Amino acid sequence: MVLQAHEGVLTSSVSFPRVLVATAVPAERDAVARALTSAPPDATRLPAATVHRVAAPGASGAEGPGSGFGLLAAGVGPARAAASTAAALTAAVLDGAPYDLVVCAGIAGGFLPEAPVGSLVVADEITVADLGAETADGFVPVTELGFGTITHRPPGHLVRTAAAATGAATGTVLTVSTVTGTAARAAALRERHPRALAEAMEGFGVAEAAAAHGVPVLELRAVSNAVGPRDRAAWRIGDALTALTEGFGKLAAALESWNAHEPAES
Ligand SMILES: O=C(O)c1cccc(C(=O)CC[C@H]2O[C@@H](n3cnc4c(=O)[nH]cnc43)[C@H](O)[C@@H]2O)c1
Repeated sequence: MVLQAHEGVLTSSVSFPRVLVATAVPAERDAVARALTSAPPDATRLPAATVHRVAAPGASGAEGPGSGFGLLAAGVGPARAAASTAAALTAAVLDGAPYDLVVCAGIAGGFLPEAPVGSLVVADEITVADLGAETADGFVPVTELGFGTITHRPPGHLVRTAAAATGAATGTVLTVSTVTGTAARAAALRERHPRALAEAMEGFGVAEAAAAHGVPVLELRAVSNAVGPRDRAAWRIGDALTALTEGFGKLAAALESWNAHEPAES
């Protein structure tokens, strides 16, 4: 809440951060939109990305250009998601209304028993699980080959705020280019990443784009299936999208009190 004196009258206004929400597919984007508005969002077509704009709940319209949420169906997989997210971030900068935060949101596979179907996970680490080299001694991440990055860490205060608001578990969310389909692969991932709670396919790409722009990132996932043996009949995509809508509504409310321009502890 910001108090302003205008012609001798003290008024209050709320200033909202500008948040870009990157999902993989339109169904996830629409699940996020349902948390924010019942009106159809305004679509802005950009080169390489279409952003749907939604005012923050409770906004008066006087918050300035680009405030509230930009919703982006960024595509499936880390490369497409990075390209679309980078395009949306660049367009906002050129428009003079850069984003304050990027949230990667969507459904995910959950590692049992910590992340059951229907539960929410907020990433305190966003780690790409398959960027590296296969050697005779097993998988070696690019960082051990001497280049690149495999992990992005969202700011701790935002992770705590998001988890407290949504009731999500916090831990590592892995980004994979191949969905896990066997118990052996699930076990190998957990052995290499003991803090992993979920796997999905976009977080690391979205985080790379955010990092290139110096913008903090969060990842919120709703679990639609267990990581393990492939069993399409067991997917609960509808339940996960409902959980995503509920969780995102709570996250949006919590972000209203976040001042993006105030220094915060990590
Ligand atoms: O064909 C399959 O066996 C299969 C199993 C799980 C998910 C898929 C997808 O194509 C969905 C990819 C889409 O959804 C996210 N997602 C959801 N569950 C998982 C998962 O267990 N592992 C990785 N990604 C998952 C992902 O972020 C994509 O956007 C197919």
